[in-house]
Amino acid sequence: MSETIQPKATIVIFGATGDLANRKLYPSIYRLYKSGKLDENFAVIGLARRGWDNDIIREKVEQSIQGLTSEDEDISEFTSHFYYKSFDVTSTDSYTDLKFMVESLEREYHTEGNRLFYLAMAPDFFGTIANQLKDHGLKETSGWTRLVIEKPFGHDLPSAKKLNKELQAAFDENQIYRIDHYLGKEMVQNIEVIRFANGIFEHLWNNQFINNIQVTSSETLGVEERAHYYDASGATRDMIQNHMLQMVALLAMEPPINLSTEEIRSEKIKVLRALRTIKEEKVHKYFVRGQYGPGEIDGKKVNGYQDEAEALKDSTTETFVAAKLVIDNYRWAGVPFYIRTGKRMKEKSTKIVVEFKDIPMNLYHKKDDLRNPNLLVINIQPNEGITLHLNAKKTGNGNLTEPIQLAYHQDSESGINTPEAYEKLIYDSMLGDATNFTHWDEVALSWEFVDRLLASWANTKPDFPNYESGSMGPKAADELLERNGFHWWPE
Ligand SMILES: NC(=O)C1=CN([C@@H]2O[C@H](COP(=O)(O)OP(=O)(O)OC[C@H]3O[C@@H](n4cnc5c(N)ncnc54)[C@H](OP(=O)(O)O)[C@@H]3O)[C@@H](O)[C@H]2O)C=CC1
Ligand SMILES: O=C1O[C@H](COP(=O)(O)O)[C@@H](O)[C@H](O)[C@H]1O
Repeated sequence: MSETIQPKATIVIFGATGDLANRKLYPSIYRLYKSGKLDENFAVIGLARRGWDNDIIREKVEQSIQGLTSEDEDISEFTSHFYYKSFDVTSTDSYTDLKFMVESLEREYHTEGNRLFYLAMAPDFFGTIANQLKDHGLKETSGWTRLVIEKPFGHDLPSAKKLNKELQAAFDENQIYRIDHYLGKEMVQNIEVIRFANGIFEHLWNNQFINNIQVTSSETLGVEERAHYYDASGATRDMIQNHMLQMVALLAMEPPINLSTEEIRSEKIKVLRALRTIKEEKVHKYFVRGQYGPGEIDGKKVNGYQDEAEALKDSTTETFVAAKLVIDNYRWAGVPFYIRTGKRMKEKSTKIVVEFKDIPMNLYHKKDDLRNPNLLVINIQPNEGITLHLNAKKTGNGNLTEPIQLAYHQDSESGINTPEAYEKLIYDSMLGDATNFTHWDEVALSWEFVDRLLASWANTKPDFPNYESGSMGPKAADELLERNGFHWWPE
């Protein structure tokens, strides 16, 4: 059995009073601690403007992990590692005090000078924080220094370039960890293993044997409290530019020569470079945008997007996107990659369906048979696992066939809860493994692709709303596949 590595570090969270810290970061740090991946040699410094102190942050952390602890568990030992400093990131004075605090906790917790700066704040502050950290000597340490950056990484290619320039003026590329939390999901990480550790899939993973690949990430939630951010972003920037294109890159890339961060990234980058640019006059044939109207989800009536907040009246922001992506390379010529994502859809689910071609002459294909193409379904969430759809003989006399499924569920096999994406990514960043973080070149290529799409959409006013809450999106998203004789495989 391999020994668990227990990294030592001071974790500095900018935005410690915010939603992300509370819902994702504190529970993930706790899970790392409980699973033995963090030992005693760590300290967490929470920073934000609010007038909290050490007692308050410890109380907040305790509340945020409540669902993970047992009733009689004493978690004070865990929460005692948390410290708070009221801090305005725009004030240069604060950083001098921060340096002093970091150095003092490093001595107390023997963290060997390792520092992880986690920016869980609005991206407008990223450049300022990076520069101040550098200018105030917070990078000067005997250990390692890493900067973890939340999404969105810019609003378009020019703003992303500007942000990247600011970051790279202060940190080296190998110190910057750009989070895409989908890359921390167990089954997204499993895509490479399914492909490259199984001959039966990888030998067939090309245009000779695959008809099309479908990636769906549907949500039942609406914009919730994030109307301000979301309305300026929309589904294209919020989901397509990052999570969806990252999954496509993993599905379409060539086998890397080894599993190093550089080799995997280099293969993903080639896929993004091979994405076909669609001319403006043809955009409607390849892309569908939508916005939800009122409807019903889980038996409850819900508002349409434009009624969610006063500021959203008459909004033309898309809450749904479906696309037919074309990858112009030898392996994928002729195989469409269909992707769709949206808010207020029928169910919360992320799933990949690989549809294989039929055999040349199917002896069993009779009119009354229930026969389906072979499908490989990768369930990213919920019910993580894979299902292989095959055809088998129907029990009894005759040669009738019926579809059957071979299913594997991650949790029933491993018997443990699947680690949270953030838990894995925080751990990876502490270990210095950047494989599941996005490299600048990937970010830039993805922005280039979506910027072109958004520019052409900007020239026409959409007829919104065009799908009902609780549905699977606009009808045009179905027609996108029907034109090629395909359909979305059921939710
Ligand atoms: N929440 C989520 O589920 C997700 C969030 N993200 C990204 O994570 C980042 C944080 O999001 P989220 O937590 O939701 O945002 P919140 O608005 O909930 O939190 C923002 C944090 O920044 C702090 N802050 C704001 N201004 C300053 C300042 N001048 N100096 C110091 N602290 C400041 C706030 O604290 P205070 O007011 O006390 O200063 C607060 O702690 C964003 O980039 C977001 O896009 C990405 C994916 C999912
Ligand atoms: O990054 C984001 O992702 C979430 C969906 O993430 P999931 O892990 O729940 O599938 C999405 O709701 C949010 O709008 C977006 O910013």
